[in-house]
Amino acid sequence: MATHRTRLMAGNWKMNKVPSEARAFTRQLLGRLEAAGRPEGVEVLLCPPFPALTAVHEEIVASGAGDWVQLGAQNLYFETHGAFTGEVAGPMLADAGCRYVIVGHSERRHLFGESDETVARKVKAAFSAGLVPILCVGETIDQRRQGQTEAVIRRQLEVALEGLDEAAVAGMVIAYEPVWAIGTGENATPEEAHRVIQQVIRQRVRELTGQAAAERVRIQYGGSVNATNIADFMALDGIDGALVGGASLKVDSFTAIVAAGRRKAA
Ligand SMILES: O=C[C@H](O)COP(=O)(O)O
Repeated sequence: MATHRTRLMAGNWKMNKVPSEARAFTRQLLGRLEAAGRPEGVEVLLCPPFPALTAVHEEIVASGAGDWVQLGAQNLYFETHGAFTGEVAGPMLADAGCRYVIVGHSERRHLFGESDETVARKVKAAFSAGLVPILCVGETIDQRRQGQTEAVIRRQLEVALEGLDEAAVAGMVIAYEPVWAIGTGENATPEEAHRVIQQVIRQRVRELTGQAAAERVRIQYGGSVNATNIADFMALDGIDGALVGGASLKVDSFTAIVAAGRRKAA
């Protein structure tokens, strides 16, 4: 039986596009998406860098696609305000128009030293601000070679989901992003991504939070997704969208990726 989870096709722009570029890009992208029409069962998410959030939000609001194209941020701090120079709080993001926030991306974990515990605090901060966290999990190449993929992901989930109730977990998004597949051009095979998503991540959510949350939580794949390989991932019912880096920076490739997210009728 086909699932009814809305697929989330998300573009993580990382540290790319100044605000003026972001505005022009969003206008062009939204024009293309609107012309093509909303694919069945798909929601789109744009995650620009902080300085471009307002410009992208204004373009989304001005377009006719504001009901299915959302704004997200790439990170947040877990405190709400105060003397934390350089940090950005959840309520600031919500006020800027964000609905989602990426938490625990591997670049945050590995380049900026975010621990599982920090990620867990950020997940809770996102919920407190009314944002939907997109929790990123995934193994490094060394962990994969040592057969630790499952243990690493189980631990990341255990820490990040601790203390969250069923409704919270059901409403969040998890992104499976094998670190070795990010920005490398070497994607996980769709079958392997599907296996980890269904048998490791969804199973761990089931153990930690229960069957209802496991059925409802949306789990994306991320890592060298492009306009060519996206169809193979989306052919697998358990993969609820994609978290896309490089290929989300071009109108043509991201438009094709969004279209590929369409849920086929049961
Ligand atoms: O957040 C996105 C992921 O890190 C994937 O990036 P990529 O599509 O450039 O491999």
